[in-house]
Amino acid sequence: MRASLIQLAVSDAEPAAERRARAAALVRAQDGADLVVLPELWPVGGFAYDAWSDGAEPLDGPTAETMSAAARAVGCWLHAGSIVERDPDGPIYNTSLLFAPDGELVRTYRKIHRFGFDTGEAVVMGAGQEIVTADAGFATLGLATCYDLRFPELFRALLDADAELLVIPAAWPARRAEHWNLLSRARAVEEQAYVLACNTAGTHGGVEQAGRSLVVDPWGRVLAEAGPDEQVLTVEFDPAEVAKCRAEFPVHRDRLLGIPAPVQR
Ligand SMILES: NC(=O)CCC(=O)C(=O)O
Repeated sequence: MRASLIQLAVSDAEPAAERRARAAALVRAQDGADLVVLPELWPVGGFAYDAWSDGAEPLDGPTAETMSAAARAVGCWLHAGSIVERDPDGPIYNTSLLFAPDGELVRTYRKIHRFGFDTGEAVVMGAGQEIVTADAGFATLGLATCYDLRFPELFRALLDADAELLVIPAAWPARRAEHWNLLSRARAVEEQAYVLACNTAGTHGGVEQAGRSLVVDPWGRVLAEAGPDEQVLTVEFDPAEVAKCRAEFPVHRDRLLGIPAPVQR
């Protein structure tokens, strides 16, 4: 299968509508791709907190509309990254959108672990409560977003829900680029799954983004890695490698589902 990760540059200077049009053109250029992925909160900027309220949109808002049409035009699965979702009955959420090749919005994933400690997402956004997977035909996709990468228990839950391709849009800063690379590889090895980790480039909200999107195979090998700037990372791989890896090195069989209590000394 072929996947394209669109590592979009996100700056405060570019209006959301222009970036949306640019992102749609990039998606539409991915002819022949089975899966296209965009980064986290690219319409507004993952660190541009001041823009979130005005940039919030419903699940049938301008980003969903544009991306549905782009998925349909290419005939691919499109993980359109995430938007600031305006829920009329609740807080705002950091919500990922997954479109099927006919343009239908088939899954949404509200980010479970909110980044920022006492600021940003952690303060103003609601936390997702649901593990989300989708059978895309070529593989089962497991959805997670950026800071979620630091929480292995979420990925274990995705494994238990049969995920084979872990799709992770992000707005990950340059100053922690090594964590991004290491954790993406760790999650691939740990779950014996492909990791498709799509970051933003550029600088917004005063935070320089790392770029360095990557695709890792179930053995932990980096199949492709982007540089720091806007780039489309295209990679071909065989999803059947997940089952092969799990059969050849059946480490999950040795999981202790009830971890013994610590010994009191
Ligand atoms: N947008 C994010 O979730 C940023 C996460 C991050 O910077 C980190 O985990 O480090």
